[in-house]
Amino acid sequence: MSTAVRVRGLRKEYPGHLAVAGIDLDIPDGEVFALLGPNGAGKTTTVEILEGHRQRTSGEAVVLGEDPGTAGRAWRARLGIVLQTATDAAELTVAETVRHFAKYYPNPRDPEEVIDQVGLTAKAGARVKSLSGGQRRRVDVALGIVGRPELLFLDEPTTGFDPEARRQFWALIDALAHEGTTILLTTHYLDEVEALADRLAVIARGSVVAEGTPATLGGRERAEAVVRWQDERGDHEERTPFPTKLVSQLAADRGELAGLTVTRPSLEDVYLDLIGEQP
Ligand SMILES: Nc1ncnc2c1ncn2[C@@H]1O[C@H](COP(=O)(O)OP(=O)(O)OP(=O)(O)O)[C@@H](O)[C@H]1O
Repeated sequence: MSTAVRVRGLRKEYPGHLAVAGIDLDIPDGEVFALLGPNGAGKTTTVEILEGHRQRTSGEAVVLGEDPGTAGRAWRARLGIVLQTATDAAELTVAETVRHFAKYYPNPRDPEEVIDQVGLTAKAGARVKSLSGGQRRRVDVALGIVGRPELLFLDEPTTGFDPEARRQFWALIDALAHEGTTILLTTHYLDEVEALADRLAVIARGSVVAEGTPATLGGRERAEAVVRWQDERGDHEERTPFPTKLVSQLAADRGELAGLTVTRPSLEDVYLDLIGEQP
């Protein structure tokens, strides 16, 4: 399998500020990869360098086989980009806007189908200007996917979405991933990462502080479990690295246990720990 994104020692210095402090990343073809980190961590800067929208100070970057700092129009047509800031709303309708963008690409998706996929069919005839913030964001997503990209960059794509729109968006990303689209996503929503990402990297102060799958980040799967149950004496809670053993002992001694739960740290617990450990 080839690598859609390969980054080594990536650095970006703004005057007086090191925004990206030497990042390594490998994203294989077809993977959904999430970048997570607090405000100002360097996610957008990193993504903009990979999109060819910003020059790096040093380091190596290869995106779909080319250096994003010098790659041309044919390369750009293979990318889909949903920026953090929304597209300027013109006088055009949703359908006109999506059809217009489709013409820039050699092998676009059907604009009507795309409008349907982002849940805007009922608004197809409305001017983009008249839409709500969340609906405009859906237009951004439509414009990001209409060119049938091999690699899709999504910078905080669901900010402003209502819960139903987020679920619909997740289903769309799943469908794109099934078709083989590689996706690089930045988000602040940990449930979004758990729902969508094959792997993620946590960035803090310009550096990758942890990388893994949502289930294993920061040794999450090996962390102590909390076993809770109830009996006639009240609620019980025990921490153990071996919950299976504890539960089978309890079951052998007492039979069925009321209110039994076994929990390990959530992705959010692990994430906050990683961020908190920053000097
Ligand atoms: N054009 C610029 N000139 C100077 N400093 C910048 C510029 N763009 C970003 N920065 C700084 O670089 C750092 C990283 O910013 P970046 O936008 O990459 O963070 P982020 O992780 O995407 O944050 P957020 O989650 O808030 O979007 C921040 O401290 C920011 O203030």
